[in-house]
Amino acid sequence: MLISLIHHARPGRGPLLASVAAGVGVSACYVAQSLLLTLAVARGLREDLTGAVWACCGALALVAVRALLIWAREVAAARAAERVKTDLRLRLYRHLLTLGPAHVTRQRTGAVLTTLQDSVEALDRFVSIFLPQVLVSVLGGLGIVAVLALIDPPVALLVAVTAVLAAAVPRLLRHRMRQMLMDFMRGWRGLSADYLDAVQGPPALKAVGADGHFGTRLSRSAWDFYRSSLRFTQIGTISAGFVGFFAALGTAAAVGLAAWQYASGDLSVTAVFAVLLLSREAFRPVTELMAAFHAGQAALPADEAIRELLAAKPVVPDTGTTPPARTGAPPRVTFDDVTYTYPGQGQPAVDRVTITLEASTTTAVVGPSGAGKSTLARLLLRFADPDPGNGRISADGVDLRHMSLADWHTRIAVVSQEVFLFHGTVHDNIAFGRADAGPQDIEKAARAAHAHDFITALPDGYDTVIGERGLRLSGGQRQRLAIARALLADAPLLILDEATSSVDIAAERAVVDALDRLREGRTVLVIAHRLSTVADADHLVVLTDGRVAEAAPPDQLLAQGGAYARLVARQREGATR
Ligand SMILES: Nc1ncnc2c1ncn2[C@@H]1O[C@H](COP(=O)(O)OP(=O)(O)OP(=O)(O)O)[C@@H](O)[C@H]1O
Repeated sequence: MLISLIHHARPGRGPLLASVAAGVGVSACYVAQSLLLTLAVARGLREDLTGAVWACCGALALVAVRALLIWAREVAAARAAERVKTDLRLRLYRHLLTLGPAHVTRQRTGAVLTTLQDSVEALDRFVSIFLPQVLVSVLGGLGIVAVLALIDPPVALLVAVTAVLAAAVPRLLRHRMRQMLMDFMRGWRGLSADYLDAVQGPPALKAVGADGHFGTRLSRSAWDFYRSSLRFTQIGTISAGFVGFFAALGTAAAVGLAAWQYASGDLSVTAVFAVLLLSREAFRPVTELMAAFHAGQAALPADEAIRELLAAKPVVPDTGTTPPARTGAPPRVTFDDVTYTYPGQGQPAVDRVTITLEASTTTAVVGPSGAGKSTLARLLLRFADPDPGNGRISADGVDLRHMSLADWHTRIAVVSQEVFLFHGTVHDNIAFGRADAGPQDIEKAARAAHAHDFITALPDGYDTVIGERGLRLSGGQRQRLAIARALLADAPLLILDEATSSVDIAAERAVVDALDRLREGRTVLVIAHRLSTVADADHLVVLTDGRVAEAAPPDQLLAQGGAYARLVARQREGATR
């Protein structure tokens, strides 16, 4: 685990070495200061006042040098930590992208966020405090003992043994500490995830009267977290107490031994004074290491979470290299005998489905809730692949698995009624995914999506900040921005996912017009959760229990009086009741 942590720290090794060098310099200053003060005492005893004053001035000058070195050590350590965190965040983010949305769906979003934020932050203290401190403590400790050995070898031996004993205490308690830290971090991740659910869910929870129950659950996880953090703090205090005890015991024993040697005439008074100052300094590396030890321990569960995330395998392998058959042109997409089962589910969500989305036509998929409509869209987006050996999806004859994900995704745009707007300007939200688009391209897309007029009426027009923490837009306005975004992306294949809740939005003339314009000249798959919007589709597929019940143009299906006709009749009945 430590090796993996040191591996994470590699991008910061330059500034880390600088920080260690400065840290060793700080320790050297302490030793030199003690020696200069001893010299001052020796000169004073010989009534050499000038010599004593010079030695004191030297000790004072060292205080200034030490302050400079501490500053350099902190700056270098912070720089190292920043480099390490930036590198790690980038690696984690890139890896999350390759894992795709399926990973985040399986994990709790709050827990993934905690790994990205808190676990990476925990490495900050490991890199900036613990790692340099280990080297500084070992080098500094050895240096001080070596100087002590020149003055009084028995005292040096005594100090070395007690310092090693003091340093061993945290190591003896480390398994217990690690276990408590794991509990602490697990509790923290759970609490973060619960809070995220609580923040994102209140209206839905209130609607079913579940907010009270949720509040109890939240307070229970907060209480669990409090207890685990208390246990961790307690064990930290116990171990710090033991280190402090050994340090005090070591210093007292060293001074006692030196005093005894003085009494028996084996040591001068100046040497006793040097022992007094240096033996105290000899325990500084241990106590500093102890303080840093906590920072190092906190990184262990963080490292585990990071490694877990980095080790997660993508749900779909991105190994295809075949280029799309015809870039730019609307593709002909076929689902050939496709079966897909969600992990851990017994029944397939989509069962031996064969459908063709003819180029430049609109195919709508309808069916009762849970029939597998959204799953078809997910398979088309390659958020998942058909069960092995159970069918294939191809575009113009090329199996989607043979193309790279990036190639395939640039050919698809999705417009769903749950529009994702991030915190940023209207301009940036439309340009999302097309970084090279200029203001004219963006305005053209917005005009075609009937969004230009409402955008120019906003306080700062295209520069108005919207999305999370920004200006709130109506459902229809958000929808038109999504359409502008899709128009700008100009992908030849379009997935329209119509959520049940947005009847009013779909009824907005401007949205209907904009959608019609978007559909022109593209291959379109409409996931229709309602039937009212599918009458103008070229082709209609009725899914029930993951299977194709019937497929034909809508008029033909209505005339046949089959599953589709029954669905329409049922919906009409529902509307008149
Ligand atoms: N992430 C998932 N893990 C496990 N099972 C899932 C998952 N998502 C959907 N399912 C199951 O797969 C089946 C098909 O779901 P799907 O969302 O495709 O239906 P749908 O027709 O789009 O429904 P709706 O109209 O209600 O959105 C359902 O039985 C559903 O419970």
